[in-house]
Amino acid sequence: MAAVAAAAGTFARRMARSGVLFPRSSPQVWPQAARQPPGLLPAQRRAFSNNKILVELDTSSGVATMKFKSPPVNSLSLDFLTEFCISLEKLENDRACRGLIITSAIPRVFSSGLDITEMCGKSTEHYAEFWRAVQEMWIRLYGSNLVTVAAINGSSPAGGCLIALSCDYRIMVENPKYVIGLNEAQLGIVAPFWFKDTFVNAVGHRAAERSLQLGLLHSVPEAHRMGLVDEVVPEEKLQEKAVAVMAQWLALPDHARQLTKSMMRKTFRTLSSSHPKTPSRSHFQRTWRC
Ligand SMILES: CCC/C=C/C(=O)SCCNC(=O)CCNC(=O)[C@H](O)C(C)(C)COP(=O)([O-])OP(=O)([O-])OC[C@H]1O[C@@H](n2cnc3c(N)ncnc32)[C@H](O)[C@@H]1OP(=O)([O-])[O-]
Repeated sequence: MAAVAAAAGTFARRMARSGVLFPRSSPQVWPQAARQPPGLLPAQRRAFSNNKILVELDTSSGVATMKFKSPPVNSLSLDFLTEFCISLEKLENDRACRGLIITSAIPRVFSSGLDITEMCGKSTEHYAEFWRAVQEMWIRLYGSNLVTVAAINGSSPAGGCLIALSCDYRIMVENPKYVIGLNEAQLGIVAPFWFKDTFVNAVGHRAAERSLQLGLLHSVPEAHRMGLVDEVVPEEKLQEKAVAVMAQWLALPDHARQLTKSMMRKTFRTLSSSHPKTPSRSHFQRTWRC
């Protein structure tokens, strides 16, 4: 847990540096319109936007939508990861929010995974900070109390796939050009064990072993067949489907669903207590030949 506290300290410093604005006019806790009798109030929307992520909360349904908007390919840079964690924490602390839909505002790409430029030609301290940010993103999302739905509207390799896998439900747009998977082995690197465990939890051991060893990026129908994504829809139906799935999950009492989720996601606790070592500078240099 000391490692988690250290990560929290680093996170606070990154937040301070990130320049993300918390509008003074916004209360810390948004109004609890979700508890109003349905139909009495018009739908209320609150939005906040950083440089790389846009968040909109519909306070009448309790559902937030997070859109990645970091061109060209929504790569997971340190700034992106920091904004992601800030946005998620803000929603977690908001009693009006019960569910989160994650999607992309960039055409054809959900997320290209970890930003390769963050792992090249930087200091050891930078690598450590970046790696902590990657772990923190996963710990927060995988362990989130919110219902999380990934609306995958583009390719989603490596770290992008991890984001989708960390959600409770994955819906992907049917498009022959889109791929998803943990392709680390193709890049000459090893997916960390918590990437692997999250993958195994979704698709089972045999499918994960083959896919990980070969570093496969799966087509959408293949990803659906193996259980990597739960549903496939045409692009124009994605939003509607995500909202419908969310409504189904939110129909349950929060406490029972949350406790069940936390019981199922034991790996989360394992990583929180063991906090695997940051890959060394030479590891990154060997991997990316920089
Ligand atoms: C350590 C262990 C765990 C590791 C986990 C990881 O996630 S490792 C990460 C594993 N990730 C992968 O293996 C994903 C590799 N990427 C892809 O497969 C494709 O880019 C795509 C399918 C995401 C989008 O295809 P598309 O045809 O729409 O786009 P495009 O291909 O033309 O690229 C446009 C621009 O984006 C740039 N750029 C791309 N990715 C990254 C990145 N991760 N970072 C930074 N930049 C990236 C690309 O260089 C190009 O820049 P340029 O030349 O314009 O200055």
